[in-house]
Amino acid sequence: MLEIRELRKRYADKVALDGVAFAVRPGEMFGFVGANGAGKTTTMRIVMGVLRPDAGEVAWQGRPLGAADRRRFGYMPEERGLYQKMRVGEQVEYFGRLHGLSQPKARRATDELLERLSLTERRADAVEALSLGNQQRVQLAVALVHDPEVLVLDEPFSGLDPIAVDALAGVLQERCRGGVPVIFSSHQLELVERLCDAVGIVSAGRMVASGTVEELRAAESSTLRVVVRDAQPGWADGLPGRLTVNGDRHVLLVEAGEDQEILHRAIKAGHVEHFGVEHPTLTEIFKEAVA
Ligand SMILES: Nc1ncnc2c1ncn2[C@@H]1O[C@H](COP(=O)(O)OP(=O)(O)OP(=O)(O)O)[C@@H](O)[C@H]1O
Repeated sequence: MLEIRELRKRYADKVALDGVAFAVRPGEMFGFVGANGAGKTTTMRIVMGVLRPDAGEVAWQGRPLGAADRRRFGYMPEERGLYQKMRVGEQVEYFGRLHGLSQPKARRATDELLERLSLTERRADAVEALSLGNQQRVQLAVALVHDPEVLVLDEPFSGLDPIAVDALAGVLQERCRGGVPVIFSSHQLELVERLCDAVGIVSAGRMVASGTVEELRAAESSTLRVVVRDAQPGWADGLPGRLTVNGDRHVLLVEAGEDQEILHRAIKAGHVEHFGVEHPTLTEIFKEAVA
């Protein structure tokens, strides 16, 4: 398990982290979300040893994380870090060698990853000749080439087209299923909701929520949405919630709870087109948490 324990960090008099803490289990995909400047990159840099915290620590398998552990981690930094003039294949292999792979192993892992990320045909091209999305795929290959024990990815999906998002998501899910804890930051909350087992929301350097999407939802109230066509006027008088009339459709939104009474009234009033509980999306949970 990767544990981020009460991290604190200041840049001069600016408090960037004020007690950030969460844990990522083996085989768990953890989405790290927060507004611009909330502290995600700072946290990930501390995990990877690029920055030192003022207080707190990061532990892996119950022990404080050291340089040797970090060499077995895969990292996609926010500032990216590819050699622009180097060819794609050579570059991925080179990073594999840096992480201690033998030449044949680095070659094999590079071949597999380039194939998986649809980059085989670009193998001999210099990185600078690739589109940004393809450069990002190379960056992911570099993060994965040594078969890392843990993956730490700073906004790996930003700027990718939907096909590339799916390709990258598939590779990450595979690693995750193999027992690797994966942590990634993103502003694409629908994607985080779709992919992640757990989510942490950071706001101004503090964790304001963390847990599975289901747990975060359970802390919020759900909304019952009732749509009645050709309803008699006044049918919802005295009921809680908010009624809007849209042509011949009456739409009642109410905090879920007294559902049966409302259902009876709706059936008596007209033709019930829709009656269902709507759970808050991660975007709604996020807005509420950072408000
Ligand atoms: N090198 C630095 N010097 C001074 N302040 C910094 C530095 N790096 C980050 N900060 C500040 O620390 C806070 C946290 O920044 P950080 O980059 O960790 O946020 P983030 O959540 O990754 O943001 P984004 O979503 O915009 O990438 C911000 O207020 C930022 O301005």
